[in-house]
Amino acid sequence: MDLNRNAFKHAIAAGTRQIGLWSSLSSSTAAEIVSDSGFDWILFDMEHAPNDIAEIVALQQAAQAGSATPIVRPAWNDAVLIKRVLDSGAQSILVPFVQTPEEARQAVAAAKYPPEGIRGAAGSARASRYGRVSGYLNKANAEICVLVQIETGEALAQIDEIATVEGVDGVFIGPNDLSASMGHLGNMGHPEVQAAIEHAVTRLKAVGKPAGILTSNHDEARRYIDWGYGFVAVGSDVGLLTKGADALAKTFKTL
Ligand SMILES: O=C(O)C(=O)C[C@H](O)[C@@H](O)CO
Repeated sequence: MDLNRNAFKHAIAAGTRQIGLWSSLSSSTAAEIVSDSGFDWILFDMEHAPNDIAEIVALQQAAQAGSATPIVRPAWNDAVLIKRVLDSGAQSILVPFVQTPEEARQAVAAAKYPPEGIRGAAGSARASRYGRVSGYLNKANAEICVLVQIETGEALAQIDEIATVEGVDGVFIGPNDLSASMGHLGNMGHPEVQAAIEHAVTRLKAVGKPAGILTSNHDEARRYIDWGYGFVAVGSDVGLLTKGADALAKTFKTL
């Protein structure tokens, strides 16, 4: 059996825009539904959603037939968590709260087998189709995609150094936490935050590293794409459900 090609990794490296959906519902059925919507990627979140490894396995199984490449965000930049996420079959990870080049190096090391990293070798995890992918241990590193998340002003000040760490495939800006760290909690549209988000992508373009971001505001999403963000989550499964359900209830409750 062959190793899966990581379509997302190769697409961002080639500069092909990737439109994604953020998934926090922790529902395999919802994941199955939205993974067929035509998105390029779907982010399964372990940081702010009630997902542990068993849920992450089920979510990826549900999304397997769809068009969207799963990306998993472990709850923290932790080698054990990252190993478990990769063993679950994820080939792309978004590592939160990377503050320094050293932390970026730790994230990359956790995601790669030796000699490039320190990932522990499992003989028959889901990642290797339970041992059926021939030569998995020697091939896996090439298809792993490490995205690091910058979400504070301190990290932004070192964005060039973080982005150019060997093995970092892309940098994702976390607008919520970035705005909080800049003294504008919950106000991602604040001009200072927007300027920081624009500055970030300018720097990432300068060093040749793909940039990602998340927003459910369509105007913001278009602006971020215009600025050069290459992988953009344009909404979330929670947002789609709450907005749709609220609008439907309102339509009939006001009759
Ligand atoms: O800082 C951010 O923005 C993020 O990290 C995304 C958030 O965690 C959140 O919007 C996900 O529901």
